[in-house]
Amino acid sequence: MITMEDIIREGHPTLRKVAEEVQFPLSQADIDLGHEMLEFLQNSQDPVKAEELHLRGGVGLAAPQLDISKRIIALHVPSNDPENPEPTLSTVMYNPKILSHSVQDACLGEGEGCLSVDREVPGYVVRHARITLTYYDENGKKQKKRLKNYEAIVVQHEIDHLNGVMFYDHINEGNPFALKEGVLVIE
Ligand SMILES: CNC(=O)c1cccc(C)c1Nc1nc(N2CCN(c3ccccc3Cl)CC2)nc(N2CSC[C@H]2C(=O)NC)n1
Ligand code: NI
Repeated sequence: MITMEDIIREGHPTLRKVAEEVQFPLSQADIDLGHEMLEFLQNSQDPVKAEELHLRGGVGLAAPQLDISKRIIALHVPSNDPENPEPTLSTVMYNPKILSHSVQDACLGEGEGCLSVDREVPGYVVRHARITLTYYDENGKKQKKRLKNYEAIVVQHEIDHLNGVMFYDHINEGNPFALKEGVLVIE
């Protein structure tokens, strides 16, 4: 089971590498890894398990954060609608690729955090507001998804990890809270 000890922190060279595409059919190891990554996110969001296992909460995780330089990401985004508790996005993506994106940009109003960064880095992380991406699921089936708002932000953050990019690379040095006209601030 993945815990915080398995997550490498900024400064570790693997976080700055471009990860390798996975080959199909997937090895059982790559399928199991995907399940473990998803299980970590679910555990990290469970108050009892997170406390017991000392997990930081996360909604996304990328294989390079486990020192595995492969193009695998896991997402487990809870719904914020108490009526409908089903997570809005819960999946493992192999070789995810952004096909197209909106002209409009967006950022999280509270900035971004990362399980590999043990410090607060204030500032807006400006990303695409909407993306169209493809990825392969664990059965090797090509999937296509259009995402917006929080889900789009999270997937872009995790795909960045596959390209050796950290969220703070996007923060404006001069003015971390600089915002151009038309950028959607997601609260
Ligand atoms: C500096 N200010 C901030 O961090 C920040 C500050 C306030 C609000 C937000 C919204 C912020 N930003 C931010 N908050 C999150 N979480 C909120 C808490 N949550 C969570 C925690 C515990 C249980 C269940 C859950 Cl659901 C887990 C997810 N996650 C991300 N990111 C950036 S994209 C990938 C994603 C990620 O999983 N990071 C580890 N950013
Ligand atoms: Ni991260």
